[in-house]
Amino acid sequence: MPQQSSDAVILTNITKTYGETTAVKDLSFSVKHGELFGLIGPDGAGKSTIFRILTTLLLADAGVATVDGYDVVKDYREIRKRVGYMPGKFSLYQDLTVEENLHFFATLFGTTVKENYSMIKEIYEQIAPFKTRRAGKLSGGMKQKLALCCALIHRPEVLFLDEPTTGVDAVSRKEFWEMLQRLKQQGITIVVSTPYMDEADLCERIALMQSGSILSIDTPAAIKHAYPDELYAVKSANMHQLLKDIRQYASCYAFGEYLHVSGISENALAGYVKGHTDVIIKKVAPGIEDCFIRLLLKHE
Ligand SMILES: Nc1ncnc2c1ncn2[C@@H]1O[C@H](COP(=O)(O)OP(=O)(O)OP(=O)(O)O)[C@@H](O)[C@H]1O
Repeated sequence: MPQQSSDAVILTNITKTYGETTAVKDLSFSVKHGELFGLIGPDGAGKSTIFRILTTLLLADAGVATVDGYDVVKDYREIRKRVGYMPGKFSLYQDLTVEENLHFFATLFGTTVKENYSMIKEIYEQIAPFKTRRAGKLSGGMKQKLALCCALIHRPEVLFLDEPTTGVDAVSRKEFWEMLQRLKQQGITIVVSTPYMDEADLCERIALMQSGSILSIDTPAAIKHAYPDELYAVKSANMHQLLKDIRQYASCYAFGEYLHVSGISENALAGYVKGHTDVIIKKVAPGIEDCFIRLLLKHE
C-alpha cells in the first residue's frame, strides 16, 4: 500500500557501494509533487546510481526510498507502472524505426500510442517526419526526443531523466529544456540529472552532488545568494602567469576567457596583478558553477 506522503520522491539514508567504491553515501532528500528537480554533478557523482535505485533496477545496501508513496523494494511493480525513465546512454532499439520503438514501449506498458498520443504529441511531431527511419540513424537531438516520447508514452507520474542532454547540440539542449517546462505544467514530477552547470538554473530546486554526497540542496537562486564572498573576473595578457600569481593568495580558477577570484578584496587583487599588462578586473555575480567549485574546495 502507498504511504501517505506529500512528496513524490523520498530518499532516507540511502547507501550503495560497488566493491570498494561507495557510489551513494547515506543520502537523504525529497522531491515535491510536480517539481522540476535537478541532480547536478560531474561524472561519478552517483547520479545514475540514484536513478537506478528509484526506478527499482538496483537495490540499495541501506536506507529507504519511496516514489509516489510506494517503496522501491516492496512495491516495485507499482513503481514501474508509474515512472518514466530515460537512462543516460541511448537505450532505444537501434534497429527499430522511430514509430516501431514508440509502439514497442507502449505495448510494454499495456497501452497504445493512440491512447496516450496527446501526452507526446508536441514532441513527437518534431520527429514524425523521420518515423520510418531507424533509431540508430537519428541525430543526437532526435534520439533524445524519441527516448523522451518512449519514457512518456504510458503517462508516468514521475519522470526520471539521466543526463538527457549529454552529447546533444546547444540548440537541441535548449529545446529539450523548453519541453521539460511544458511537461511540468502538466503536473508531472521531473527528476533530471546533468553535468552542465548552466542547466541547473532551469530547475526549481537542485542538489549539487559530488562523490555520492549532496554538497548543497536548494533553489538555484538561494544557492547563489548564499555565496559568501565577493567574486571577481580578471584577465590579462598572460593568463597562465596570472593564474599562478593570484593562486598564491586566493581561490582562483579559469572561467571562460577570465579567471574567477574570490577570498580577497578588490584592492588586494589589484596589487597582486600589478606586474601584468592589459589587466581587466570586474566584480561579477556568482553562478551555480562558482558555488559548486567553492563547495568542492571546502570539502577537499
Ligand atoms: N556497476 C558498477 N560497478 C562498479 N562501480 C560502479 C558501477 N556503477 C557505478 N560505479 C561507480 O560508482 C560511482 C558512481 O557512479 P554513477 O554512475 O552513479 O555516477 P554518475 O554521477 O551517474 O556518473 P556517470 O555520468 O559517469 O554515470 C562511480 O565511481 C562509478 O565508477
